[in-house]
Amino acid sequence: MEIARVTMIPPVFTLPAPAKLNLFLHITGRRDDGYHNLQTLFQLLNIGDELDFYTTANPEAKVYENGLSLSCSNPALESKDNLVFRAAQHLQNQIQKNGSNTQSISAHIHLKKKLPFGGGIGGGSSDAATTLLGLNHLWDAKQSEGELANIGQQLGADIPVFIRGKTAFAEGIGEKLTPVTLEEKWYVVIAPNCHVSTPQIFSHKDLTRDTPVIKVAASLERDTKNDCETLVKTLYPDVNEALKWLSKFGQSRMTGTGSCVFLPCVSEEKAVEVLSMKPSKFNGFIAKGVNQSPLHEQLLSHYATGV
Ligand SMILES: C[C@](O)(CO)[C@H](O)COP(=O)(O)OP(=O)(O)OC[C@H]1O[C@@H](n2ccc(N)nc2=O)[C@H](O)[C@@H]1O
Ligand SMILES: Nc1ncnc2c1ncn2[C@@H]1O[C@H](COP(=O)(O)OP(=O)(O)OP(=O)(O)O)[C@@H](O)[C@H]1O
Repeated sequence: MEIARVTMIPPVFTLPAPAKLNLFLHITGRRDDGYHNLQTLFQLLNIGDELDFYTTANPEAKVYENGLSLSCSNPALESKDNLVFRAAQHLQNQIQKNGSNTQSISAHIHLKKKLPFGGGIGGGSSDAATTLLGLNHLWDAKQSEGELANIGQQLGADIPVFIRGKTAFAEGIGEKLTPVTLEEKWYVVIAPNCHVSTPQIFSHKDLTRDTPVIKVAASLERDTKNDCETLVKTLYPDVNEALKWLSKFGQSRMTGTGSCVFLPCVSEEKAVEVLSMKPSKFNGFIAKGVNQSPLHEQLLSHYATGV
């Protein structure tokens, strides 16, 4: 009964969870806790997953606990490990700890998964950020962006940039953010048919970890690289092949720890043209780089209209 009731009711709102590219990724050292200090340029994209928010949890859902439930268009991701569910639990705990708003603290979230996962384009991290911002809005929890970014950081190094919602230069483990305004280019993104494990790459003995620290301004001007690329190409031949193919059209690079690779293009037409030549063995898409997250654009209009 409950399933029917929840699925028939329209969501209170639907929010995007945009993807990102790491335009470069320098690893500058390793911390005592095993995490790495890095410098990276996060480019937000205009496409991503989508999350539907409902005020009532669904106890019949495969993923349900303590007034929170999750469903997903990809059943493989319907688990309590999903970053959406974990982010919701963290926010719920935080609010209960603060002792505020103890009444309306239930929710069901439906995740419409569109991005490839294990692709270095931030899918899970962005879903978690959208969950935190969306539930903060749904529950009127009044947590600041800084508080939400702190909760997010406990779940993943890539989450704070999606909470802040601005294309940014990042340092630390990825949480120290300096927003930058970039030319909004189009990108061809190729997703090889493999998932790369981020912990595997960061713990590998052959990873380059000694790139000199640079200044934010220099990062926009000088030669940069992705320190994970050589290693990932060796371990994952599909990534090597995808990069080789895309590099025929211009300077191409891997994002994050892979597996996706990307090519900046001067126009949407050029990006469409390159994508149309893609061998069928790869998946791929085109996206526009944006300086402000589509999530934040939408939240601003929600607040403005009170919807
Ligand atoms: C490679 C990037 O995608 C670049 O944006 C991120 O640094 C990875 O961010 P993420 O997927 O949110 O990473 P987390 O879920 O926090 O960590 C996954 C694993 O990557 C390693 N990790 C991650 C980030 C970082 N700065 N140093 C690390 O060593 C850690 O071993 C950790 O166990
Ligand atoms: N909401 C989610 N979407 C995708 N994967 C998730 C999600 N929640 C948990 N995961 C798990 O996280 C793993 C990594 O997926 P994700 O898409 O976040 O990686 P990624 O693109 O490499 O991310 P990043 O660029 O942040 O390193 C998946 O294999 C999956 O098991």
